[in-house]
Amino acid sequence: MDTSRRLILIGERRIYLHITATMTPYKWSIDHAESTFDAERLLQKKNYHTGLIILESHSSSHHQDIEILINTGKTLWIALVDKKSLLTKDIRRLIGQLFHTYITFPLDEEKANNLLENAAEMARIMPNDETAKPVTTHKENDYCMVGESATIRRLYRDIGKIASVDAPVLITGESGTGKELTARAIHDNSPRKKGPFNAVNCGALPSGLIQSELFGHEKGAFTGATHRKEGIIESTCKGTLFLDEIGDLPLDMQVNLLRFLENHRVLRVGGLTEIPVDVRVLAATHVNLEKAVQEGNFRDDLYHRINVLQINTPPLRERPEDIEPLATFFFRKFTAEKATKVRGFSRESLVLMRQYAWPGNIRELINRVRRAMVMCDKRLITPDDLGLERRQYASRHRLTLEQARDMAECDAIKAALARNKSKVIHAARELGVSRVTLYRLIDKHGIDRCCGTAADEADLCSANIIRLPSS
Ligand SMILES: Nc1ncnc2c1ncn2[C@@H]1O[C@H](COP(=O)(O)OP(=O)(O)OP(=O)(O)O)[C@@H](O)[C@H]1O
Repeated sequence: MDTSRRLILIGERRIYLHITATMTPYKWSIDHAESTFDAERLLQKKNYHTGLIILESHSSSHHQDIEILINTGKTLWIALVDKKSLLTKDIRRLIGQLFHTYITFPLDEEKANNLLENAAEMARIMPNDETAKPVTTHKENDYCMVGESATIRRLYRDIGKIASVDAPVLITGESGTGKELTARAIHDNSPRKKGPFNAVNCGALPSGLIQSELFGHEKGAFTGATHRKEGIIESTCKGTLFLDEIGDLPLDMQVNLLRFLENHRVLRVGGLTEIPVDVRVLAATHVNLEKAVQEGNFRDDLYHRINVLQINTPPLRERPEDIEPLATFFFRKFTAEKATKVRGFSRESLVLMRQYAWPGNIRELINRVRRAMVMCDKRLITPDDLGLERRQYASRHRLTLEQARDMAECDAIKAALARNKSKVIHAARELGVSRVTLYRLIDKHGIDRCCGTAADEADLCSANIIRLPSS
């Protein structure tokens, strides 16, 4: 059995001379590659426990080559960087996502040796996906609101204001935009935060039981009422009741709810006396309640009662700046639940996620990230893992002019790279831009330079728009 630790060194040979001179020869089998291109060939032939690679801060194309090179396999990578480079965002992102650890110049040989030993041992004991065991969920993350855009900061500000006022609130917004989470945030920041928070989906309550579910019943009130039961409103005393999809409440139940909102008393089914209950009501809807009022499906007086304060949860497509923080948040959350070797998202995935319209909003994003973490067999999640692809999408989906321009630019660059076998200098000449500009655009669109050579050029030229599979 081969007991030696296999190490690959990438970059100028002289930089490694001192480290390799101090390594125990029978413990280590070492290969050296001058460039990522040479390294690729070595990695195709052999598995290495550990790899050392020099990270330079100035070249985004170099970073992309590294990303592509080390995004697969079980090798644990150690980055060699100078201290100044550690201040750059791109280098920190690369190290965080792809590397086991890093060493700074000037090299401390003893430290480097220790890190290499440790990484090689870690690589040996790393679990395969089949043996990965779930670990505990972080409960406190369950109700955390994530987002940094100006739009979501406005929402935080409105929540803060609304939380301190004890009046009903109508929360509007598309499905999956965080209406229930907003209701929880209002409760958690209100003077009622020590009381219960109960959520009821009005559309999911069985019609024959709504009255008793909300208001409770006395023993013998109807067949099967073998004992007295408190309703949800009563059990929320001193807390907050969240009525989700209030537009689905039947008209007769709307009368009873209106009465409760006016006098803060409930009458149990079969009961004779009304019971005072101190509850704040928050309601949510994804349908247009004004229209429902006009069509006679929702009571005008109840609409005005619950619409004292209004708050809107914006769709994800209106705050693309939040997509990466949200995706990263859920990625970390799922990583904490289940061991995984996936380290993060590829640049192309992040670009595509920003361009995608997210009709199912944050719920859809959560599902796609969860699915991608299961499907991904590399270190970085690809658009394919997320079920997002650049293809004929424009014909079926509305695009802004800016999006359409972006797509066309991306298409042209990919096609030029494909025609020029990934040679940036030639592609730049053909496109009539400088090499620096082309590197910037490759970075902006998250284009994988190698895909130009691998993919079918006609396909690349056809249309580079995101396609959502029919799932
Ligand atoms: N800003 C946010 N940060 C983190 N997670 C969020 C955020 N907004 C929503 N979520 C998560 O997205 C999912 C959907 O949110 P929620 O159920 O609150 O949406 P909703 O608008 O009430 O949906 P529906 O109308 O379908 O009931 C939940 O898992 C929620 O925790």
